[in-house]
Amino acid sequence: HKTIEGNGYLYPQFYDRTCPKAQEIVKSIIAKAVSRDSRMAASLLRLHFHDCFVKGCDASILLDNAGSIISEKGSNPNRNSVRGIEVIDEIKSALEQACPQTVSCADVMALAARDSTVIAGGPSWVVLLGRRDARGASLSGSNQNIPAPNNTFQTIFTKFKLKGLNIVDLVALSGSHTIGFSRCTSFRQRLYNQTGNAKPDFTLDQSYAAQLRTRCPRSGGDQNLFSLDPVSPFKFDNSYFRNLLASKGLLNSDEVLVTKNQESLQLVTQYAQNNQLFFEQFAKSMVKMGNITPLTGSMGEIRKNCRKINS
Ligand code: HEM
Ligand SMILES: [Ca+2]
Repeated sequence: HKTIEGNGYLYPQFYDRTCPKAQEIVKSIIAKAVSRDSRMAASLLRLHFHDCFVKGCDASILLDNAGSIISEKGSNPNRNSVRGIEVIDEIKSALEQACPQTVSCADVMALAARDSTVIAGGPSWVVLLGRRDARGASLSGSNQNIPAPNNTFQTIFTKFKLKGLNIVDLVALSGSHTIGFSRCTSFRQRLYNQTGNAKPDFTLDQSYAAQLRTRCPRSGGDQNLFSLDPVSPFKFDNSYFRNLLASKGLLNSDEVLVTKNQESLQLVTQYAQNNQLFFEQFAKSMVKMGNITPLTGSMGEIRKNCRKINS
């Protein structure tokens, strides 16, 4: 058996000989974590996205401030928002017990994203493995590369294209918003001052908007939580796309998928009608996102503790 080293490719059997229990360990801890806190599936899925869009899927998001490292945890998309890092820590310490310094933190997040999707009722896929962990973080990359909820369609699409993802990936992966929550502060602008002239976003269903205003006032309540998919907030299904067609997308970045681009509207319509089509594309796009510039071979390292680089 020959190992492939440093050629940039990931493959599913990477830990088959060195840590055969790795996938089981990850799965069982995710199951426990989600039974304690059902939102955790969403939070772990998002963590992988916020890692991969910054320097690739290299666990840069997990590093704490230390020495010359400025943590990505303080970026606009992550601050007061990113969750699930303690679960990654718990998985990592179990893996260090079973097979010391073998399984990367970046691979743990890729497996966690898949297992979380499955546990929430979504599709499964084979996770490609062999990513290694970065020895640095990028706060500026985290601020610049991760799309913001008030970005235009064009800006969001450009940020995906810069990561090698296309419009099909953008729409399918946005379907992640079928689970999980958003803070009031991430969409308040739509309720009161969408265009800067003190007018709400009139493309948002007006009774839904009125309902949102009750717990997301003009000022205060910034951290109040709202389900991204009020129909089935913990179930991974295609109701997110049906909400969009009913003008009930929570974030502006959700709504632009149906109001700003014909191709993306067409994809939303297809996924709203065909859950299986959505599931199949979501799985493909997750594999593609998981392949964003991984460190392989002798690049980077296998961290002992996901929060800090090995000394
Ligand atoms: C297309 C551009 C995207 C934008 C602008 C965006 C923006 C956001 C925002 C603002 C929130 C709420 C954060 C908060 O208020 O604390 C959120 C939550 C979430 N996002 Fe996205 N997102 C995008 C794409 C994605 C993708 C590609 C994924 C996964 C592959 C994803 C997964 C999630 C999940 C699961 C949540 C809920 C997290 C939780 O409840 O802890 N999003 N997103
Ligand atoms: Ca990263």
